Amino acid sequence: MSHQLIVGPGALGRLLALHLAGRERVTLLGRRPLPPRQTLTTPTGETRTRELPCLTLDALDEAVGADISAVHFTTKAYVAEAAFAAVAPWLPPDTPLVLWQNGFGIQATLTERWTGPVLCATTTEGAYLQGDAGVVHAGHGHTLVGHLGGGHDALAAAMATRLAAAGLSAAAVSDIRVRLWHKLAVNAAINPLVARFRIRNGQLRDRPFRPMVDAVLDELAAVMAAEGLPPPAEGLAGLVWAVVSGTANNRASMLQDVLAGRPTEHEAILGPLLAAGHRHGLATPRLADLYRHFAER
Ligand SMILES: NC(=O)C1=CN([C@@H]2O[C@H](COP(=O)(O)OP(=O)(O)OC[C@H]3O[C@@H](n4cnc5c(N)ncnc54)[C@H](OP(=O)(O)O)[C@@H]3O)[C@@H](O)[C@H]2O)C=CC1
Ligand SMILES: CC(C)(CO)C(=O)C(=O)O
Repeated sequence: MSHQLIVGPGALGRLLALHLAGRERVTLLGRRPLPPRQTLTTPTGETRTRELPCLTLDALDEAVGADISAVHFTTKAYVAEAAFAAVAPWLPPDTPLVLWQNGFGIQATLTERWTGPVLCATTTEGAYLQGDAGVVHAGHGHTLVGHLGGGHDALAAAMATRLAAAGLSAAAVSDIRVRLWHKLAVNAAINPLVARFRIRNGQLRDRPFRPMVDAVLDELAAVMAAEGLPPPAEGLAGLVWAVVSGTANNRASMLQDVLAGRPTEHEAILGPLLAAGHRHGLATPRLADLYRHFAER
């Protein structure tokens, strides 16, 4: 039976674990102990409780590592590299990794650094924590998975099949880099503004916020074009406004982080855009201003 290790037992990690656990061995790995009885509340309000092994990083050794079929990293982007550094020494060098972070940074770093295959996943599933023993699946989404270099098709297809069999809609793609950038652009257009002004996503449609989104969209479109990234089928603005409407009542993840006094993922989301703008000699004053706001928090 395959054994999936999920590093980062937060909202997304527990959502994944509680779906996969019915079909295969799953272990959660975090930096502090969690109760083994974990409850998933589904989008329709039903609850499912399972016993899941929840290890802490100090329990890792070669014996644990040798038994693992794939490692999913579901930490926030800003700790993914540290989590990888703690886990990697105990893994056989060909162990597949799956990176679930938003943004674009850790994906390229670990694809280059890890000796085995690294898949990247981008998901529109929505989940939030309910204490240390529960997770709420707020809304169904879709997950895309693939290798940054476009290879490892069979591995990506098998991972998508495994997720879909566990009840999480998923597909393998050969252009995950483009897909990650599309999600990054959506996150960059919504998250920093709603977190800065402490508003729900839907309020971006109204004044004074709408022109701010339009100005950010202009910078995003210019950076993506300069990077040679094709726009999404509905156009970047079309996608962003559709997500704003579809999530109108949401408090976006960056706003939730701000309200809870946690660090934000601004580096992973805005950092690559600023770097790309700089590489191509493009002015990105709105993105730079938003970055500064969160960097100085
Ligand atoms: N939640 C969602 O619906 C979605 C999330 N994402 C992305 O997924 C990623 C994870 O998000 P989310 O699950 O919401 O975040 P959470 O903060 O809920 O979970 C992160 C988890 O990582 C743990 N952690 C922190 N440092 C380490 C470490 N060094 N080693 C192991 N575990 C560690 C945290 O533990 P502790 O409790 O001790 O801090 C926590 O359990 C983010 O990049 C996010 O943008 C993408 C789409 C949807
Ligand atoms: C798309 C968006 C902004 C929806 O809230 C999101 O992914 C987030 O909250 O991080």
